[in-house]
Amino acid sequence: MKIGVIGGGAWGTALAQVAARGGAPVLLWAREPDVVASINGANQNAAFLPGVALSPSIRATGSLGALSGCDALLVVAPAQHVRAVLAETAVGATPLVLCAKGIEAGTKLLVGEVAHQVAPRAPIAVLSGPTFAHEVAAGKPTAVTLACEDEDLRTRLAERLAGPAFRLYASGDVTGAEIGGAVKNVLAIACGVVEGAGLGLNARAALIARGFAEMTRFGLARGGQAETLTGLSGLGDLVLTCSSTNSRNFSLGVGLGQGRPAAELLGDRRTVAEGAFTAPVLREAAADAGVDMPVTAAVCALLEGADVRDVVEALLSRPMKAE
Ligand SMILES: NC(=O)c1ccc[n+]([C@@H]2O[C@H](COP(=O)([O-])OP(=O)(O)OC[C@H]3O[C@@H](n4cnc5c(N)ncnc54)[C@H](O)[C@@H]3O)[C@@H](O)[C@H]2O)c1
Ligand SMILES: O=P(O)(O)OC[C@H](O)CO
Repeated sequence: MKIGVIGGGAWGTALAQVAARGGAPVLLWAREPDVVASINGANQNAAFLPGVALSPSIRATGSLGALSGCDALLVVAPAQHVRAVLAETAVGATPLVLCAKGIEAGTKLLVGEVAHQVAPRAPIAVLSGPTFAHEVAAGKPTAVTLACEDEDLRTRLAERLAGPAFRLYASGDVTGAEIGGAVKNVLAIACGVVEGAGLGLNARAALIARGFAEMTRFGLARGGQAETLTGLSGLGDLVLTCSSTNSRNFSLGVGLGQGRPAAELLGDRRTVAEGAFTAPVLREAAADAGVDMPVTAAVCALLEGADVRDVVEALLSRPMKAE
């Protein structure tokens, strides 16, 4: 199974390295010419995954058309750009493994729903879980959810992608796997705010637990399964991303908690903090589904410029309720 990767950011590059184990050929599409040149010329991605010696069997291209000979495509462009890149790719019936974590602004669609609109004949799988790209690229032990309704395809993908330090757990719940990854990014911003504002570890633990309650309410309302939400792609990723400044979303929250404006924190960054884009559309999608998501609403308010103290006070002064 020849693997193509759409997206030459940190995660696309780390996944290309996973797929290139044993010298298997991998073709990676990157948007930036300097990334293509760096991978093909020096076997590294100096812009997005510096310091990692990439397998020489990874070749990069700036042409989405060049991916047409691949047997499966890992889709690792940021969620807001998946529609555009897939529209330019001759996907046909090639299986798509979705690795981006987010909800599309405007349509309120999960990435898998977007992919289905653009490439209706392509079978869909989702690969998601607690995965800092640099750790995966370094071969550190990592476990993820691989969700796909087609059991045969799931098995073939798992056999192709799994490795001694990259463990895949099978699921048939594509929606649940997607929702965990999308929602945890928003909650990670909230946990970063707690850190940046010096609110303490009790508050962070409370946010993780109450945030997980939000994720579960929303996930169940959208048709996800509880066991997926408590698994690697939900709770597992939430715990990782809510506890480390290695997370871009958590780091964004730290800045917000320190009182820095969102525009300044998001301006001219080359890397993506998906939660900033997912938060407002998640708030809308939650309202549509009649789901209460106060932590998400608080993150939205902070991104829109509200004062940290006001937002925290509003969260804490909500009426008491049953857990
Ligand atoms: N980095 C990680 O550790 C990690 C782990 C798991 C999942 N993810 C997810 O993978 C996805 C990609 O993140 P990343 O960390 O690889 O990216 P990154 O932050 O390293 O790099 C940004 C990426 O965005 C791309 N990009 C910017 N504008 C674009 C446009 N208009 N069209 C297409 N692409 C554009 C860039 O080419 C680059 O590949 C995100 O959804 C992220 O949540 C990341
Ligand atoms: O750096 P973040 O916050 O985008 O998190 C990266 C991964 O999603 C962690 O699983």
